[in-house]
Amino acid sequence: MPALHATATRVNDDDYVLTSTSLSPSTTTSTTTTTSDVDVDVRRQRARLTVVLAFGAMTKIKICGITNPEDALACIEAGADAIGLNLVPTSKRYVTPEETRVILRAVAAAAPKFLTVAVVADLPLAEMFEWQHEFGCLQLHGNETPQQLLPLLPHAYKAVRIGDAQDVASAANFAGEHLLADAKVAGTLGGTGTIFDWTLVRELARARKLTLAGGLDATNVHEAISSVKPYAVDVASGVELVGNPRRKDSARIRDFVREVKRAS
Ligand SMILES: O=C(O)c1ccccc1N[C@@H]1O[C@H](COP(=O)(O)O)[C@@H](O)[C@H]1O
Repeated sequence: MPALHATATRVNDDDYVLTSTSLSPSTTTSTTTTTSDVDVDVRRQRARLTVVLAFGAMTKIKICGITNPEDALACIEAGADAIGLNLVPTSKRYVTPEETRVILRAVAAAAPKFLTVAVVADLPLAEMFEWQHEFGCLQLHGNETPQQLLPLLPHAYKAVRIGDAQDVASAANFAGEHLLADAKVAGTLGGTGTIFDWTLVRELARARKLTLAGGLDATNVHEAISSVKPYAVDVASGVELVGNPRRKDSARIRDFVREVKRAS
């Protein structure tokens, strides 16, 4: 029987579509296979594959702090689901509006439906609306209130800093389907490469589409996913070239993606 090689592509947050199939000769010799036999086999295998994909959705991957088109394309190539660009001026990973548009254009040309996220902190509402037109989604990583998030829904979510159970309780005040949980580190907004006590957000991950962030890398993401079972994982410093927060390491990105797949 011929083997079916299929490629499945995510078309939105939850759905997959079979985008290409090809047939290769079987290792067992079968000279009597007819075209209609092949068609039937292909249809059966496609049906099975669709079922597997529908029930085996993987933890989604967002790679954050992208500062240039090359790193953006490396993320897409490695199988990430989204990238984040940091529009917080105090960040080591800050990108100017001009740099931002160069990166967004490169992504749109390579993968028009790929999700891009703007990481912002304490911007006026009008500016957040402007960025929402250019990105797929906003990540509010400052000290925004639950009320400030409301007019931006559904294409925005709050990043909450988790240090204790009280922080988890406060997170519930933010509306919307999604939340991101990052480590709470005094005097910083995020991107610190610090992990937090994952057991604190296990319940939250049952109630919301939770993106787990904070100090993740290829060495700990498997354990993090097993512990929290989040909707998505997010990494900035854990896939960078050591000592250079403005460049990603494509080997570290690939290792990270492989470990997420192994855990999912
Ligand atoms: O990356 C930054 O410099 C940053 C600055 C201000 C707010 C958020 C920031 N990064 C976000 O922090 C988390 C975790 O990053 P890391 O993996 O621990 O380095 C991630 O969501 C980044 O988007």
